[in-house]
Amino acid sequence: MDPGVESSMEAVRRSKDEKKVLRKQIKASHTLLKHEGISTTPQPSKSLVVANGGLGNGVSREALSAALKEMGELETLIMHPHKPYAFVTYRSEECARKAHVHLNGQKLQCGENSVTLYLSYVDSVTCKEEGSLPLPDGLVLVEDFVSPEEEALLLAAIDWSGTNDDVTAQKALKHRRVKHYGFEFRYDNNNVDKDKPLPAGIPQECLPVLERCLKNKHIITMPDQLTVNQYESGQGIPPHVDTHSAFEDTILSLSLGAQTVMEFRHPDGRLVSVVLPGRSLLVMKGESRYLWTHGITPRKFDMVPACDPQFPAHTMSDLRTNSNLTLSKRGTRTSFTFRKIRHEPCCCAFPSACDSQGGPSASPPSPPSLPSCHADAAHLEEEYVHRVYDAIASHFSSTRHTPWSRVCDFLSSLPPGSVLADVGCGNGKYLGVNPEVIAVGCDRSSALIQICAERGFQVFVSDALSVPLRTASCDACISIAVIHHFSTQERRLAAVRELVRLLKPGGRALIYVWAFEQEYNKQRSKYLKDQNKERPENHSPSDNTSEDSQEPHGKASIQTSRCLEDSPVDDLQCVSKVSDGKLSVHTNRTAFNTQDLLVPWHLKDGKRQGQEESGEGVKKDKKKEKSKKTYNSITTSDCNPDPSPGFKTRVPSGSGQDTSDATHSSDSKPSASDDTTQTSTSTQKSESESSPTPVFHRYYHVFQQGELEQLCGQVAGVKVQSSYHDQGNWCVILEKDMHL
Ligand SMILES: O=C(O)CCC(=O)C(=O)O
Ligand SMILES: [Fe+2]
Ligand SMILES: [Zn+2]
Repeated sequence: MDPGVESSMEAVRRSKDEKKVLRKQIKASHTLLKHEGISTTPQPSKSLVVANGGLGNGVSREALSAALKEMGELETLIMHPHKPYAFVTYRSEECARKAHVHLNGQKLQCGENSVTLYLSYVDSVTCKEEGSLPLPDGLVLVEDFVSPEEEALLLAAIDWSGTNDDVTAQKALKHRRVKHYGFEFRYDNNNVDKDKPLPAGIPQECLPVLERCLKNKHIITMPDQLTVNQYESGQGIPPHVDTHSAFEDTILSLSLGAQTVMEFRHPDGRLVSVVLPGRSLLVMKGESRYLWTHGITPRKFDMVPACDPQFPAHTMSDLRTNSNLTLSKRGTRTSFTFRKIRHEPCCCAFPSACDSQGGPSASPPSPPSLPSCHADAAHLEEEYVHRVYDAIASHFSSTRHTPWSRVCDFLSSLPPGSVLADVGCGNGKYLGVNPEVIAVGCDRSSALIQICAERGFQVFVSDALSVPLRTASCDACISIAVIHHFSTQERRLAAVRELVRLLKPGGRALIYVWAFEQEYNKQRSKYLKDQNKERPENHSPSDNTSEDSQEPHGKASIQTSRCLEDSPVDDLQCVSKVSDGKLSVHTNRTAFNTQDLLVPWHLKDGKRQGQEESGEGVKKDKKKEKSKKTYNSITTSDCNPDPSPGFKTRVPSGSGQDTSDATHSSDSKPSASDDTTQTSTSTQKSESESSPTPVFHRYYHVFQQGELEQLCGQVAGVKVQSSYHDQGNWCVILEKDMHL
């Protein structure tokens, strides 16, 4: 080809590429403005927002910082947790310009993850850093407590070969392996047999360390019990308080090997995440030992404060608000927990958490309150929706199989080739109903999304308030049993708005929410009818609501189509009987007496997500790797900043699923006790005395008649086409205006 022609073609191609980058950059700016309130400016400045370069995109601080530093010296780099963008400020505008020219539209490789960065100038950066939270009272972290040589010596002192199982009570638990010295800690009764010391006492290699602890006044008497826990990446220990009656006040935990993050929770909801570096000593005394739970979330990455000389390193922080974070890959961690056996009942100052003083069963953890601001709402949903769905995902999914018939009717009515988004798709039970449509699903729960991906569906992790799909890209959307998990009216409205945004003009959305009215037109819903499945309180709990319970069953279902005009929308009064501002825990299969409540989920034996993960080991992990790709490829799409973390570093969780829950059969056995041990005061997961089956609580706002229509009526550009009651759910079909 004539070189002249060739070079002009090249020029055309280049300018096409440039245009494409520009288009995407503008789009990214719009998305940032719309979803995050960040305004960009065409005027060059020292600061840039880097769309797609956030922790929420799976980008590590190290990778981004390295790419940015090639363009010049940085003043600050701010990465908020879970956000799909980062802010960088260069020392000079010159460097910022250079970064803008050279990095805009460029791919950044981060592990197996690749993202395309879009950079725009900003006048100011939002630094939401609210400072670190103080450590729980009585908690001390001593870094570099042992030398690398001592560390090696201590690790070598533990023989995991299994030949001395009896002397050290070695156990392979589902989430980790443990060995006990001195006395065995029994996970069945969360206590120790005080008159049955183990043949193996504390290994003598530990003595120099313990003597140093005495000398430094971390302890006043020599411990006589040691538990060695070994965690592989992805493993953890559930939140718990070490049983008061078993051990004296001070508990020492020496961390060896890889670093991890331990979460401390106060019964009032305060959460403090503490980074435990290898070779550090954690000393738990007083309130931190008796009242706060401690636990390690099973995951493969932690979000930790960045170790950058420009930013002082934090050993603890509220990771929700700290913007100076990076990802840290977990490795094998071995901890030595030294404790002193208690021989008298505990008489601590924390009776609510003290088994010697009638608690914790006597006074269960205080339930959360209804949120009064956006941050509280997000926090409540994180704890009482997202974390729960991730924890129960596997069990939950096993109870979700039959698609509801009226949802199927809606799906079947879509013309072939329609694009459908199922926002809050759970285990994907609606994604394959109409094979003629192009269905994509998303959910906040990465565990549920993983299940969908394994089933071959096109899915991605996303919050329902910010779905990374183009405006007007869908012919239809469904939101089945999702919006009732948002805890304020504003957030429920925002969820409807987001669905409508996705619709093409003329597109339709079907929304189902759980109804306050479980008895409608004189007929009780199946949820109530299955009351006899309920068993008395202290028997094996069987009160998960059944999928079938709310399943509309053909003829039996009561379907009363209502028009918006019929609804008593004018004077809806919120039925919120929240005594002392606390949310009440609903008794399953009874009528609702309040609109905002916590619904218990009794986890069936062996069905917790994490248990399966480590139980099946490598095989399962491989499966996961495979499925991860499926959704990463969507979540890391380079067309706009993706608000959903496509990587699985923490436990986010599902924006919810079905209004109905799973039948917990009365013959279910107690769950494996290894990891739900000890005195749990966690508000989230409680062990009952009679059954160690973990109970999780999900937040719901059940809708009153007319409320859903009223909510949708506030969204511009959409009409309620029909609305009806379907076996304990309020349902609407919306249609987006044609002229939009
Ligand atoms: O691994 C750790 O540091 C803590 C272990 C622990 O909490 C326990 O065994 O009770
Ligand atoms: Fe513990
Ligand atoms: Zn006590």
